[in-house]
Amino acid sequence: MVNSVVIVGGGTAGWMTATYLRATFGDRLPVTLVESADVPTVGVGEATFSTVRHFFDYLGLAEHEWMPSCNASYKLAIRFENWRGTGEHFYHPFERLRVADGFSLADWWLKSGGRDGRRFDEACYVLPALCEAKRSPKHFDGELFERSLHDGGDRLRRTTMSQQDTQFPYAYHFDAARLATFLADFGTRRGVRRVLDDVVEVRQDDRGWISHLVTREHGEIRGDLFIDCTGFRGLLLNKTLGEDFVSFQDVLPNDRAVALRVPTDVEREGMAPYTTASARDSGWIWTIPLFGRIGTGYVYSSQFCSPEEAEKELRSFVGPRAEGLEANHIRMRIGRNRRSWVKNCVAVGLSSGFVEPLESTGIFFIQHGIEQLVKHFPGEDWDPALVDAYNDRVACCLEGVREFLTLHYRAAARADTPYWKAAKERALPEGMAERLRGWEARLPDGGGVYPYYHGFDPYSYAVMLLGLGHHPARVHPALELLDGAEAERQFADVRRQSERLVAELPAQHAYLARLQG
Ligand SMILES: Cc1cc2nc3c(=O)[nH]c(=O)nc-3n(C[C@H](O)[C@H](O)[C@H](O)COP(=O)(O)OP(=O)(O)OC[C@H]3O[C@@H](n4cnc5c(N)ncnc54)[C@H](O)[C@@H]3O)c2cc1C
Ligand SMILES: N[C@@H](Cc1c[nH]c2cc(Cl)ccc12)C(=O)O
Repeated sequence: MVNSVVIVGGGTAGWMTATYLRATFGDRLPVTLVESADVPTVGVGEATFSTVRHFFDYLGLAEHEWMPSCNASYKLAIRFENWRGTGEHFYHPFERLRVADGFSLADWWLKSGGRDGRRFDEACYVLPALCEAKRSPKHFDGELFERSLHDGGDRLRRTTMSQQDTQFPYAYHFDAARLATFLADFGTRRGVRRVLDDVVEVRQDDRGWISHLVTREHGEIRGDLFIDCTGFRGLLLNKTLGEDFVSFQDVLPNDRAVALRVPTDVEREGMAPYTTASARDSGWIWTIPLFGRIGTGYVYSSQFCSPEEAEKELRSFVGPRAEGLEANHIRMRIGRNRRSWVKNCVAVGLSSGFVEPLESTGIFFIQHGIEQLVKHFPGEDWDPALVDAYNDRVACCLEGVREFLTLHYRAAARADTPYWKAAKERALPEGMAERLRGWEARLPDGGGVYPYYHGFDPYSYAVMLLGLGHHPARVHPALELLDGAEAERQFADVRRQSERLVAELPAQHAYLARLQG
């Protein structure tokens, strides 16, 4: 039996893991978390997947209980700016494509040759209109904008992400440091033992398994299962157990970021309910609106841009408000461990693997890692079949996302700087070239994408192909033989629904101001 768990690291990964394990096993499994008062957390990681609500749901937390403390806001989409050409944008929304006569509205949009100049995302989806109008996805009474999309609300269900088969229409932005503080408080009140100290040594037994940690002031800490949440350092898995790290840098070259925290006046400026990813000469800039400030950062490749140039670029993007703000420069380790679980040590979070934050997957990987850990939880014999299955799932999840992100650069019509030119010539992950050829003939729908669970549905691929300008050159032949009346009805429905919702829903800042109380 695993009788105790010891987590090293008190960032988002450490505290999400500690609280999730307590919520799952309660007092039957003691959890200790050791975090350093001196080694800082990475300090970023503010945009999420819609499925993160299963995590809060699992902990029994409703939005009003955690969102105000974390300055959280809603995210209905990612807005991509300038990836196709200067001044162009489109949204990747948390909304599946509607279907008419067996074909998605995106196929029908291609057939119509662009529907009188309406972008595909405006024509096929409701959420882009709510984004442009800066609307909240909920009415003041807390009711979700579309009842039919509401899959159970705040009722506790304890489903995991990979078991969800609907698309929930929004995710969250939050302040990462505040979330860690909130979860630390929540966790310690529910029995997580918190040790504020530095781990100075990790000791192994004769088999090479971790026996205990040595801390600066609290002596030895023993446990059965050790979770490495030490961030890019990988103190337990890489430094102690020597597990190899497989770099993704050959296909995803962005290896640095510089971030700023910009105060805002939400009442005067309003709040966009989306993350923005703006393409720049050697990378892209994120803009994440929180309640009271904006988190922003330039993600770039050190092959093409120096940290000084990147900071200058970011400051000029932000404008006068950037003056006097301190920049946080970050080196990113892009890739995954060959295995995230070795012997009695499991790495979760940045210590397990990471790809650049373009589709906000960092916290998703954490949640996936801990959900799968519970599903593969070891017994007395530490069955290698469970460990192998866990490692396969984690590896496939990261590799699927690697492919989805590679698509962003390969499909982007932009090729005007050395950085964007090189993106068109770089190697592709195995199997992707063939899939890409398939998408040149027809948009992905039920299948045709990376085949293992990695969080993204085929519709996300279709959105990126259309938005970035890499869609099939000809209309699907079957559509020439179909009556388009049903598709017309659906396009009209999207338009009517968008107009009605923009008129009915409150502004996001007004909704959140009430939630703040
Ligand atoms: C530029 C950038 C942008 C990102 N944006 C997003 C985003 O928008 N959305 C998203 O989902 N994810 C994002 N991420 C990922 C996200 O930041 C991380 O997944 C998340 O913060 C988890 O970090 P962590 O807890 O693994 O590591 P860290 O935050 O680095 O925490 C490491 C912890 O280990 C402790 N520690 C280290 N060594 C020791 C020691 N010897 N003894 C004791 N304690 C120790 C530290 O004190 C700290 O508490 C982004 C990442 C980067 C780099
Ligand atoms: N199924 C995941 C992934 C996802 C689906 N659509 C989007 C849109 C954006 Cl902007 C990010 C992520 C996603 C989820 O529901 O979050």
